[in-house]
Amino acid sequence: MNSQPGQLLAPNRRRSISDPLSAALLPPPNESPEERERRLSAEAEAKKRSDNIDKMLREGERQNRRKKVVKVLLLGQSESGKSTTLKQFQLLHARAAFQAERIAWRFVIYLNLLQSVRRILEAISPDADALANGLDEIDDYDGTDDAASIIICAPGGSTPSYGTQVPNYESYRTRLAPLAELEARLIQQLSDPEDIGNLEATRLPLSQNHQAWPYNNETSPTSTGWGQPIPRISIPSGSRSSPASPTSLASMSNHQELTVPTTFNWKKAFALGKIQSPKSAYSGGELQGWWEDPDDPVHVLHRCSSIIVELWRDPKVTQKLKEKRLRLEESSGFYLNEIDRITAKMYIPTDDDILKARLKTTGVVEHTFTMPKDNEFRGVDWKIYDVGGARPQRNAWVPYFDDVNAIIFLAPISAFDQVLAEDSTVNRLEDSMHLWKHVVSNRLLANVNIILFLNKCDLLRSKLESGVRISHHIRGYSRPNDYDSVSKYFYNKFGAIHQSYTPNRSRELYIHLTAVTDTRRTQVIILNVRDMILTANLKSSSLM
Ligand SMILES: Nc1nc2c(ncn2[C@@H]2O[C@H](COP(=O)(O)OP(=O)(O)OP(=O)(O)O)[C@@H](O)[C@H]2O)c(=O)[nH]1
Ligand SMILES: [Mg+2]
Repeated sequence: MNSQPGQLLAPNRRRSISDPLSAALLPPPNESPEERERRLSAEAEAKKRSDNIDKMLREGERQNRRKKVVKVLLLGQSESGKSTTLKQFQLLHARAAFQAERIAWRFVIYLNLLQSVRRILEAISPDADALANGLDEIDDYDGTDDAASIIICAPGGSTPSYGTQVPNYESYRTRLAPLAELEARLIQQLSDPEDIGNLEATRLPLSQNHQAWPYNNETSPTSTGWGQPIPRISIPSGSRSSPASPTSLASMSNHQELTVPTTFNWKKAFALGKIQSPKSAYSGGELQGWWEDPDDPVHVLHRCSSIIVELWRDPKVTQKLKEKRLRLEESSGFYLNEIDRITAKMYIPTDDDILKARLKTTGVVEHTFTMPKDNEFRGVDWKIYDVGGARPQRNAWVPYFDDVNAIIFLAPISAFDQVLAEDSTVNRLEDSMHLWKHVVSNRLLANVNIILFLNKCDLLRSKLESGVRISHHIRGYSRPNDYDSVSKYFYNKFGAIHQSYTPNRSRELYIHLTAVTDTRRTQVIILNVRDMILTANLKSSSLM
């Protein structure tokens, strides 16, 4: 062994014989004095960097320990407006992230629009009428327990008359055929490509009753790329009022709404506004925008837009939808009033469009917002959990009850004449009241702040103004049929349930009449609610 300056490390070198890492770090055997100088200086520099990193990590840990976290759970039945409320929080506290996701929402909006067109075609189909005439009306539910007892179904019990025929039905169906392929394609693209073999949420069976879209052998694939039937989706049945049309009930039972698994980051995947089409020559970067990509969905929509407008404005179609009590304006029908804008080639969704876009949540999604530096609650992390509200999803809520600080419960009070998508024998308002009762009586939540949003007040108002009588749906309701009286009635009803069932009589309940798609009003409410929750929770945990 040569005698080199590096031999100063001889004791280590001896130890290194049995230590491969030390052996690897030993200086080269023939190290010159200059090389040694450079090595020692590099080692000193590396040590300094490593010490700095250690210091930063220790500081980070200290800060984390100091960090105040307030946890809020959004609860309520499916379509009550939980995810929309979360979007309002994002608009307030994470504007940049909201902006970054803007283009990705284009695909959901297109899909919502296609759902609306599909529902119209289904409603005006002569086959649907034939089927309806062969079925008994499902109209005899009479609630028996507490919350349910106020709900009754529409009086009468006679089968609604679906007299209007739409002579242009076949013509619409044929001319709108390209939308069928587009719908299947969009569903595929919104499904997790990593999860193709296990598509729980997006496995959408083909309707067996009738096909609104005119698939034919030439133009329409019969299976998706991975050998499943082409998935079909439907507008949420929330847009359908009770007494439900037997036709829609029958066909709805074979439809499911599109959901995207929480594991799939579709917003990131679509952030550039491109679809991931294998056929597309557009691989990003070369073109100015998606509108130059011939495979982008906008082109099919753009070509069909005038036919969609014609369909939506056809008086016979309007009459038919009315007869069938299909209120598309309560869900994605919103986009039908804006066809030219939505199907424009360079369409970029507005905040309002995104707030109205519907994508069902599965599982529980956590979002963290940090309070701005100029706020008195700076440094507080605000964790919001958005849950799936459909019945099969509700078991996932309970584990979050343990350490939650506040609950925002949403009850869509416009839904007094609607039924659940997952169980067409259950009135939506009745379901909301049951859920509310369970939440307010839960002992795990006895000390949790509860805020109630009586939501969809805009829809309640327009429904009442269009002549829907609340006394036809709620037994014993004898007040005027105007918005103020009805909303006050619900306000008192939900408040009384809390009073009767809460395990903590001193808990204050905060009730707001909301329309969470209305940004201006909702943000004022959210700011109030946010500060109230933060004050209450930080005080009680002596963190202020
Ligand atoms: N007009 C109107 N539409 C609303 C309101 N709140 C929510 N919506 C719409 O109702 C639909 C359903 O809202 P979501 O926020 O997705 O419902 P959710 O509670 O998250 O439903 P799940 O994810 O299935 O549990 C969306 O299209 C919303 O834009 C409201 O106050 N007024
Ligand atoms: Mg949701």
